[in-house]
Amino acid sequence: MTLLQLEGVSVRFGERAVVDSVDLAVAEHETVCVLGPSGSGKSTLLRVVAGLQQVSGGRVLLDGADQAAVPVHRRGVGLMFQDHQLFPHRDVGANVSFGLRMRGGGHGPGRGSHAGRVAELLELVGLPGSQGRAVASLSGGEQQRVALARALAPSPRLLMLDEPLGQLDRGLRERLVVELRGLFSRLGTTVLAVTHDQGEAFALADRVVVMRDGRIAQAGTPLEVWQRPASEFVARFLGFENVVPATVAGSFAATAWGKVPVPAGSPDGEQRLLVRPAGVVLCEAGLPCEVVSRTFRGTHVALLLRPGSGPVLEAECGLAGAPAVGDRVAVAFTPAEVVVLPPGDR
Ligand SMILES: Nc1ncnc2c1ncn2[C@@H]1O[C@H](COP(=O)(O)OP(=O)(O)OP(=O)(O)O)[C@@H](O)[C@H]1O
Repeated sequence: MTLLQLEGVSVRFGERAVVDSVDLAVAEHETVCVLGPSGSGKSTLLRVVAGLQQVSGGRVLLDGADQAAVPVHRRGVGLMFQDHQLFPHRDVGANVSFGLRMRGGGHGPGRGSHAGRVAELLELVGLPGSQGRAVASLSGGEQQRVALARALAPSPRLLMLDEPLGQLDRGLRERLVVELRGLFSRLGTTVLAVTHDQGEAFALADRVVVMRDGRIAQAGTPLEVWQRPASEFVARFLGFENVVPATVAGSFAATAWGKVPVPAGSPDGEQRLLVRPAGVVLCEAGLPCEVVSRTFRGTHVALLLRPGSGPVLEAECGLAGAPAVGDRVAVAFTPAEVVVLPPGDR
């Protein structure tokens, strides 16, 4: 069932549409991550759903009810921002129970059951027994957990996260993302998150929405978006650099790298071609290249290759037998890793 529905939502500041006719539905128990470069309108979209930002057009529906006249504290949504805004002079317990008092309607439970619920929430976020600790004594990751406990405290029907792990170092972020995903699936929380970090979005989301200049450039499961970026913009945003103009005819495309096989059923004519690095394969006879750089990536080696013609190519190869910088190699292309992108949509 759909919990959140945006219908043609626009936000204009002066002449500029920062959010431009966005349609988006989030199902109950679903985690949707909105992803996009800085300034693409992600935070504004969240603020609209929370009721912190007026729309210039369109509607926001929660459980089918138009939220136009519903104030922030009656929407039943939880918010957690990048700078988690904990009260620095209160202890952990007081910060979390503040979240409980935020529960709409004024019929919150009394102090006794507050203490029980605070303990339960701290257990949930992996900080059991930390009620009495000073916020200032916590690490960044621990503070993030307290902020999460506070946001979860009123059992919001929709939890919204704005760059939830933005401040933390990569290792911690990767661990917390896995924890969050587990937590949300256990609790059945519906989540709308925004991030500019694609790794975070892909790890956390059931569905990702890529934004560009206030519009949705692509929406789909992480796998769909990763495998079939809908445009050159999305492909480059995901970090894919092997994109060239191409003339497709049948099962091959003519490119600056020579003939590249394309998936069956690709449209003929002038296109742009993405070759994922996994589809650039070292072989005996093929496009001659020089190895410009070689980076160890744990599971594979990432190579940057300068071909005799055309732009540099990113390739992946196994750890064993990876060529050295300066080596001359030859590459062929695997059609399964080639994506024909619509022309002209950068
Ligand atoms: N109150 C405002 N008045 C005028 N312009 C605004 C206002 N709020 C946001 N903007 C502009 O709207 C654009 C979108 O901002 P928004 O914060 O939604 O982007 P974002 O995708 O979340 O970016 P970031 O990843 O940097 O947070 C930006 O160019 C911003 O400067």
